[in-house]
Amino acid sequence: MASTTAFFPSFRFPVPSNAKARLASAPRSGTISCGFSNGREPEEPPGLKDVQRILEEKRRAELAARIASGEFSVPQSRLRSAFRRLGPVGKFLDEMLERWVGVGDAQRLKIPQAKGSIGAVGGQAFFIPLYELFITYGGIFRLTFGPKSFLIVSDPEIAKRILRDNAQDYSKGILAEILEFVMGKGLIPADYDVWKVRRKAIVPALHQKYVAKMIGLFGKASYGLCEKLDKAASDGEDSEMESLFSRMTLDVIGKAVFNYNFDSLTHDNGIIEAVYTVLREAEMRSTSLIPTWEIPIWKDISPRQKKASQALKLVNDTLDDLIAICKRMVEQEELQFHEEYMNEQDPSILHFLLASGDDVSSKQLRDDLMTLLIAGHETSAAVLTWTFYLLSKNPHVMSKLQDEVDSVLGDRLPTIEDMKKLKYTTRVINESLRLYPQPPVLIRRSLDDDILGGFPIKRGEDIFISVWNLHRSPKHWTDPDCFNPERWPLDGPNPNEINQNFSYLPFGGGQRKCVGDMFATFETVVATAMLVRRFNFQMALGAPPVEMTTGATIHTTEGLLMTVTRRPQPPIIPKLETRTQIVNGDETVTLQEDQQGEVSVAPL
Ligand code: HEM
Repeated sequence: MASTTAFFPSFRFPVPSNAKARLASAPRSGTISCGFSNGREPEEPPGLKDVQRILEEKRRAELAARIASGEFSVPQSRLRSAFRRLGPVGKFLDEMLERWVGVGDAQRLKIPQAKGSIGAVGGQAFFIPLYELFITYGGIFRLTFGPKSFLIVSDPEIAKRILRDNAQDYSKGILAEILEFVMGKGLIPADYDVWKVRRKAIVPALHQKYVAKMIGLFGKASYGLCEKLDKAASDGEDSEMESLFSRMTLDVIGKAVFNYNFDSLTHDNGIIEAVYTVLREAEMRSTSLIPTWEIPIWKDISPRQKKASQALKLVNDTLDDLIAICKRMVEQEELQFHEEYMNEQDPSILHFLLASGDDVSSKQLRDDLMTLLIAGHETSAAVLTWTFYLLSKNPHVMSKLQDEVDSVLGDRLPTIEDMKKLKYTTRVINESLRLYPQPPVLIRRSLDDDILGGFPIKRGEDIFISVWNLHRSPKHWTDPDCFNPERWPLDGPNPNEINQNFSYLPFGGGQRKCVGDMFATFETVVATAMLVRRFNFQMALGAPPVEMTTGATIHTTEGLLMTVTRRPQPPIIPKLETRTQIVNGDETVTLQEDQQGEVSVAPL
């Protein structure tokens, strides 16, 4: 494995420790509420904000003075200064010199530097100090600690250049090195040559008919969660929503990618534990300062390492078995392969890939499946976790959301047609993804020299594009920290990186953009709609404060403990007692039909 540098290192910076940014920087707790709250978290004392404002103003004034003093500028060469004094002729000579030696305006500037020393930040999510530094140093700055330096990018134009316009000159760098043990050459870490072939093979598998079919799967998985919550409500128990969302999305992605029913909402077994062990190991490696997993002897004696290796072996063996089973199914079936090919019994991505005759080694296929499993699991779980946190803090949004869901869905399971009608629900997800992007930073390494934001950068630079900063930049958003789904008009287009000009990157952008964006949007919309239709959600009394920590996605430090209560049922149109049990895979749901022929899920 190449580099041993942790990619989310801890660090301290020369900024006042509690100096929140001018426009209220991201708080350490996840509290994002704009005047509305269910009042279950202590407020800050009134004087504190003033102190922070004064400190912040002082810091900005000092910085302005340092910039004015030329601290961030490299002196021009004497020759070029002389040319500049010669008017138009000098300008011509200057340009000639520039072309000849390749020295542009850019190279006269030095990227602002933030120096830090490696040290613990007491559990603080690493992207929070990056926000403070962004407010101080701007859309691109160099963060140096010890021998290592990173470029931190928080500017939409620069992000656009790296992700889209000059994407071929950037690789996944440290991310690929750290994830290699689990994803191998899967789509996320893959270098350009492998990526190009695999992306072409995988993207067609997520065709419209497949995604429409998945809506049923999302509905059933969400229904499973409703059953769990209903039981907790009956028993008067609070529910830890983060782990429940994680289990629900694991069940979804297992079926969707390789037709495996983890059934983790109702069971705990070896394979589920193994998946979580592997995920945690990947996250630990991505946040660890010392890469103990690379030390030869330690690797063999450390109990954690041994456990991780065994877990990975179990997951890999299971994937190999699933690939073998699926191969046999494909050999026996008579379906002709075509663009929107889908096996109704097994609509999984694996089945599509094998039926397509994709000529790929089993190892590559396993890497792809593992990548899809990881990419599509924790991301969706994190989106749901933070959405429900935000909803609990913003009851006015919750009640508007519930009104929409009541009127569009009633008691039905959502269908693909409902996705267009659940407009406000979609805006809630869009806005949740703005405030809590998953992942909060995108990682790249330059493969060639380039100019970013007017600054020259060298080949081999490690770069963090802070989506967190982009999504909360006071330059681009009104009340950036405010949870306000109304900022996206219902009759407007779905916000994405193109129509927001790279200020909004919930699914990345350019050629490495997420392949599961539609899948994930529908999954989170369906789950949100089905849950708020049936329940109200409040932070539990005595719940631990909701603070952020990070691995690949933003987690809470101590879970999201909520009191979930049943909503009173709206008036029910008399039902014809036609009850049908439908079985899909291992899941059974009872449906009923009313006099208008509308099919709905039978009450829990
Ligand atoms: C709400 C949930 C999701 C979010 C927020 C999300 C976000 C992202 C982002 C930001 C990227 C770009 C990473 C980069 O440029 O470095 C990405 C890539 C990717 N995502 Fe997602 N994702 C989600 C769900 C899914 C799902 C459900 C799948 C699969 C079914 C998936 C599969 C992938 C893959 C394979 C890539 C790599 C694409 C490439 O490099 O060509 N994601 N995702």
